[in-house]
Amino acid sequence: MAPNPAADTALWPAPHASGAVDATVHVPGSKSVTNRALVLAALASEPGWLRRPLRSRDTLLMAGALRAMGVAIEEGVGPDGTGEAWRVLPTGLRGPATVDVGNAGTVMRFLPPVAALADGPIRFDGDPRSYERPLHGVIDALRVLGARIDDDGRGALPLTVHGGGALDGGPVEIDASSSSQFVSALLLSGPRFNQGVEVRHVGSALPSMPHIRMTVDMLRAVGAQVDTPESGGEPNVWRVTPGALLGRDLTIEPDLSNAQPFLAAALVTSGKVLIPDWPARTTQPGDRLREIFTEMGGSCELTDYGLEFTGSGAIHGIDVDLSEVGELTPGIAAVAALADSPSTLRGVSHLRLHETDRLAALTKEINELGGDVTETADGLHIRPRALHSGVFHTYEDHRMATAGAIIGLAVEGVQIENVATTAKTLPDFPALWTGMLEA
Ligand SMILES: O=C(O)C1=C[C@@H](OP(=O)(O)O)[C@@H](O)[C@H](O)C1
Ligand SMILES: C=C(OP(=O)(O)O)C(=O)O
Repeated sequence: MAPNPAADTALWPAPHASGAVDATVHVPGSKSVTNRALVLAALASEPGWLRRPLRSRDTLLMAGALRAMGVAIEEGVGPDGTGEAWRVLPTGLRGPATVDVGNAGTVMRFLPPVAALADGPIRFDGDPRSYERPLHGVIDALRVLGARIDDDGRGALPLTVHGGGALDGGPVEIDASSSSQFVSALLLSGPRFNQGVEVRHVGSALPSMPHIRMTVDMLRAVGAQVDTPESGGEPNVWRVTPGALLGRDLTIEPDLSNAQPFLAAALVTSGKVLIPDWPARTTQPGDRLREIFTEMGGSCELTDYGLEFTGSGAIHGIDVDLSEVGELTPGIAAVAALADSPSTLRGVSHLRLHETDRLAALTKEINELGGDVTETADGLHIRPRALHSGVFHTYEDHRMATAGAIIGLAVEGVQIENVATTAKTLPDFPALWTGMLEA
């Protein structure tokens, strides 16, 4: 298995801001869009292009897994001769192959349905944490849809999908309350199943709805027919018609969730940060930051050039349901710990099964710097207190590292353990962060 570059115990002195930041930060491509685009291009019936793809641990694992199944992903410039790009040449999906999922939710959930279409066994393995992250929704559904899967009975990794070259597909019920990625995974490969797929979510609340909308939008953009609750269908039911997928030329949007720490820097230093190429319309959950960070004290302006976000000097607490945008929680918690009033972050109990138990990790690390955070059944209650120096542990979670860096801007002497773990989705983070402060 590929080594995990994230396993590192080095301490990184988080830069402390001596004044207001004033910077333009070019944020690399979206992890969620890049990994969906790779899967859809691999399943298409003709070659496609991804321009400005994110190159990070999660996306390189996705590309490596697809290559192992026979898909050619070539380095190149885009069709117009500008910008870095990947050219994806789909082929018949082959087994046997081995897939390293690392700790990438998108890889461990989106690829077993793809593997069911391969013509041989595909073995899935990953980091120790990947064994603990929920996968039952995908495994159980694929069995109902006709796949043969060997696992150890826990409904989790490691496992082998015995690809049979095709899959019946059809209707299936799943409980996706622990991860929206179960729904996205089945929809993404659905056009290639003989009968398509009809996914019915039957559990309690479904998190991360914008990510399901992203899946639906991207499927439609490559020619798939998708019926959704929003398009007049039944609540909690998504239907994908079988059919060929087109190869497209897609430019990947900047990762708005990875823009979060830079916007937070403007908020906590009363500064100004410009993020070029912020899309005018997007399904990325990070777009909600315009509203959330405005309520917390900033202001923003979206122009043709990008998003300009300005801090006002005040940082307010917030009472907010983050169930749709759970991956923003660590960064919001970091800002909330520096605010002038308490915050309640709700609707995110599923974060206990993310890269790490994020609710426990945020509580422990902020409190060890002198904070006052308590876990609730579905989130965090944060009462700001004067924080002091110390080590901020990151538990191989990229968003813990960036949350610690936000606190470090305002609190002298914070050291981030294993800042290299940001390589999961943003390998350039330390350089972008120091570059922002030197601008
Ligand atoms: O589909 C996606 O790209 C994602 C969906 C969400 O997962 P959950 O629904 O498991 O939270 C999100 O947290 C994750 O970072 C990316
Ligand atoms: C939850 C996250 O990632 P994953 O795709 O591994 O689920 C995340 O990036 O915050």
